[in-house]
Amino acid sequence: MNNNMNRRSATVGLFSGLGKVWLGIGLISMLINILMLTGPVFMLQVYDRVLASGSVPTLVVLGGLALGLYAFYGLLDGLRSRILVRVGQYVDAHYSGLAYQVSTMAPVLIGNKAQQLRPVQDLDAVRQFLSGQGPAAIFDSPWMPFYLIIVYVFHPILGLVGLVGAIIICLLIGLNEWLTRKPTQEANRETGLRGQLVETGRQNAEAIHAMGMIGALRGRWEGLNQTYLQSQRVSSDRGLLFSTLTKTFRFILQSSILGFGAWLAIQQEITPGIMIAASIMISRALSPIEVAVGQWRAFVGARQAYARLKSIFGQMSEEQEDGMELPLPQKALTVDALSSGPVGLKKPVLQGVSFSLNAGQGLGIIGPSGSGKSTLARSLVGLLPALSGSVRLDGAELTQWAQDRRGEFIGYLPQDVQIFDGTISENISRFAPDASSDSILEAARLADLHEMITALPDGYETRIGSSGFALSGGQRQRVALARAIYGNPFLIVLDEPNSNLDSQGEAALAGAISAMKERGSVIVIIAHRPSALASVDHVLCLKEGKMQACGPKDEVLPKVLSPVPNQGAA
Ligand SMILES: Nc1ncnc2c1ncn2[C@@H]1O[C@H](COP(=O)(O)OP(=O)(O)OP(=O)(O)O)[C@@H](O)[C@H]1O
Repeated sequence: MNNNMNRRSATVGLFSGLGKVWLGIGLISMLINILMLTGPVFMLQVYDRVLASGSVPTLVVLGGLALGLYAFYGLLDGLRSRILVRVGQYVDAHYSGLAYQVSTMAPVLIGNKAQQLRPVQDLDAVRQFLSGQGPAAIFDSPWMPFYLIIVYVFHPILGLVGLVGAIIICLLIGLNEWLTRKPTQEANRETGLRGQLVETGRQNAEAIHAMGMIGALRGRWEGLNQTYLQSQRVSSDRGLLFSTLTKTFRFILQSSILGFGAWLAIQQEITPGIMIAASIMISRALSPIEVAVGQWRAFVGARQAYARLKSIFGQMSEEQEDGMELPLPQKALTVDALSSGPVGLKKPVLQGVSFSLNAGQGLGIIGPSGSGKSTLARSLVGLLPALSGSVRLDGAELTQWAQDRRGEFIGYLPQDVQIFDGTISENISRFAPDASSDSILEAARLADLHEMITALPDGYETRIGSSGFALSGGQRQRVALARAIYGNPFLIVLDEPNSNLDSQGEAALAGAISAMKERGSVIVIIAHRPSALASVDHVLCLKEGKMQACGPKDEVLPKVLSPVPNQGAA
């Protein structure tokens, strides 16, 4: 339920619902900026009143007053920082689950474009920016005119000098933004590519070391890192240049105000107190801008991260509309003129596929490599959206069920079997917190795994995956089969479930399929080897994403296998 809620609000924006908090921070910033007048007013009074009158009691009273106001300022400044840190934490806590979900789902939904996306890191960037000095400076910057007006009231010439200074500093900021945006974007893209190379290196460690690929990959890494460092350097150099320029200019401006002030004081147009107060005020007006320039790279990075998050959250929520509490399907799978494939391709991989299966029926999908078999499998289980046509269970499109509920009636064994870091029972029960031992045992028995598991020292509690016991390829495939049939799902899609199985494993697979059919499941098997088709009644042959033939197995297999030997399931 939370996920659905998150999805809905994500389309509005990461910060939606925080309006009152921003208002609160705005009010605190107003008080902070008014309290910042303490310094200039104190100096004004000291120069023009205390020094002129020589009254120590006045100095003591003024000093006490200033002390109290500064303490109040410190309190508010600390409070504002704490609130901003909590806003960052709130946004992170609220969206980290969704960011994780998106980073897991994006490769399936948007294919290669997902390589550039790092939603979890993007969320970190937004949180870190909110916890830094940047946001406070952003809230303080609009107060610049307030200080300039006061300085103008002191004397128009001082106000004009301040205004010219402020305009120059704003121009510097604009230039900074213009020159930093692109290298920051590039540095981010290269961070993604570096992460990807590390990840693929880990996943293919055996192939890399066995075939001596490390030298070539290291060279590739160093090249990538070089480009990354180059973008980082350009971005940092420009950021630092502007930081120094702004700081230096602020000093010049402050001294200019003092210079003009002294000249006006000599002309007896203003008092020395006003001269000092105006200088402090200009310094105060421009200091948030100076902080903003220093933080600009972080700001640009966070802003780009925010834009990426907003776009991908929106895209994902369009793909996954919230579902209804429909009853679980029991009768039929109907695929009607289905065209689908990863989002963003010029042409759908799969075009105009239609078939239907009733409860208890099994369909084998065959076809040459790249013909779209796995794409069809992914579309059937709702991983890829139907670009046109439909996939229906008992007459309702898959998207009508909430995504979290689909697992109750879908079992899927992907071509590339992934086992999670966890115990065997957790892997079989899909990490369901309330999984019953009976259903785990039932799935393991159906996949003929029970004896193998009980022979392990910790049995079903044996930890497997990246930090645990290493299963063989065939064992992994059978654990994944047990996971697919766990909970007796209505629709079971197995993508080359026998690629790593020996004859005993194949017999177990055939037994599991027959048992699941008897229980009323609809089974779809993608197969290269005819042995996996033993327990299906229908066959669909795909070629270049289109249906070449579909119908009862005994009719279709002779037709598609005889004229073109060595193709598809042959
Ligand atoms: N994310 C993606 N981005 C771009 N093209 C893709 C993507 N996924 C699949 N394709 C393309 O779609 C076509 C069908 O791929 P699919 O994996 O469905 O084939 P297949 O029939 O399962 O092949 P195999 O038997 O070798 O597993 C291929 O040409 C592939 O290049």
